Amino acid sequence: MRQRTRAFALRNRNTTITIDFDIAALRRIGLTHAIAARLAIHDRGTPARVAAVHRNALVLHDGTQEFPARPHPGLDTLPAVGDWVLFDHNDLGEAWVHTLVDPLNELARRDADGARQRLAANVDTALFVMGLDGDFNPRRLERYLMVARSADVSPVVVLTKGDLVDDADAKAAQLGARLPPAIPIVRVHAQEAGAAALLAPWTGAGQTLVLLGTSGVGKSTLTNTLTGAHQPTGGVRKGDDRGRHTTTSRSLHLCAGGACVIDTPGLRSWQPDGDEDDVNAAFDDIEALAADCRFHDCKHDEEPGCAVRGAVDADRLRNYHKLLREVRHAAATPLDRIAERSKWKVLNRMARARAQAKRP
Ligand SMILES: Nc1nc2c(ncn2[C@@H]2O[C@H](COP(=O)(O)OP(=O)(O)OP(=O)(O)O)[C@@H](O)[C@H]2O)c(=O)[nH]1
Ligand SMILES: [Zn+2]
Repeated sequence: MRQRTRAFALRNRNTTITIDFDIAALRRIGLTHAIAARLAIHDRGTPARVAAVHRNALVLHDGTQEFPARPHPGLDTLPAVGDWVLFDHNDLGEAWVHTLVDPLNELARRDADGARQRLAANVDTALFVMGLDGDFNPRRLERYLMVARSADVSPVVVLTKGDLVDDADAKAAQLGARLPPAIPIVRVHAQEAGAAALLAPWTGAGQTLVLLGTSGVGKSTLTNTLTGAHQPTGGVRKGDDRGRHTTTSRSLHLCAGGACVIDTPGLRSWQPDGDEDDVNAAFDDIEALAADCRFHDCKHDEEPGCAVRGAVDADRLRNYHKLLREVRHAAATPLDRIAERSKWKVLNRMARARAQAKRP
């Protein structure tokens, strides 16, 4: 067994409990005071951070190394990359995760059945990676920004592949004019070391970033650039680890700058996990302007005296309405929808029966 420093002791209901904490090591993988406080309410197990999630197995990082572990069947929520967990070894020496530490935040989406799927947890910054080539799609980006807003994660827009197209400047300018100025937009060449310098404000020690975007936009390339794949940085995944599961799982890597970066596989469908308030928050530029519309219930459509139409990018406004419709639809759970459908079936049947009874 490796030597560990028994560095953390806490007083909990008059008993001093000691969890095996190697603070310096855990700091390397993003331990903060807030997380330490949440770890400390538990009195059993060894803390680690989830570095990757495979179908039925986890890869944990204890600040020094990565190792496989299994989620205990008793866990009601499956850990996601970035989660902090507590594990114990069984008699066979296998690591079993028995406790999921309450996350500070989490990014999630809804799958086709409306079930919530956690993508990453305990994230400071989401890098939304979009190509300036055929991938360029401001509406999709606004959808991502809404997810970030609802999860309380600060967003950074990262535009790649500008070197491959002629209209990169025009597209970047268009996006800058469309999005609220508070959202940082960074243009990078994902393979070049300069990308790491441009993203340095968000990659300092103790920070956790997640890379999100469609397949092929350069997330893995950017991860390699940020982690300085060739530099020997402590717990960086070994060369032979990569490529086995990277396209089907989310995994945590250590940046040269000290941050943890979570690479995710390209997301094909992205049903945001949010409600009307989240949409309104993500489009707060529209909300702010709407205060000056003549009618308080202005739909910013054809109403006279509208302060939004003309001031906000027309497609952004359309996307805002589209996302509002979507979250209202999603708010009806599958059961609600079934109930709704059967209600209509009954009403239709009654209407048919009435029509038949009226026939001579
Ligand atoms: N010219 C150019 N090529 C890039 C840039 N970013 C990424 N690429 C290339 O695009 C291809 C796909 O990049 P990846 O990093 O694998 O994309 P990904 O987003 O991780 O894709 P998934 O893992 O499928 O989600 C690679 O061949 C990269 O070299 C860029 O800024 N400029
Ligand atoms: Zn209006």
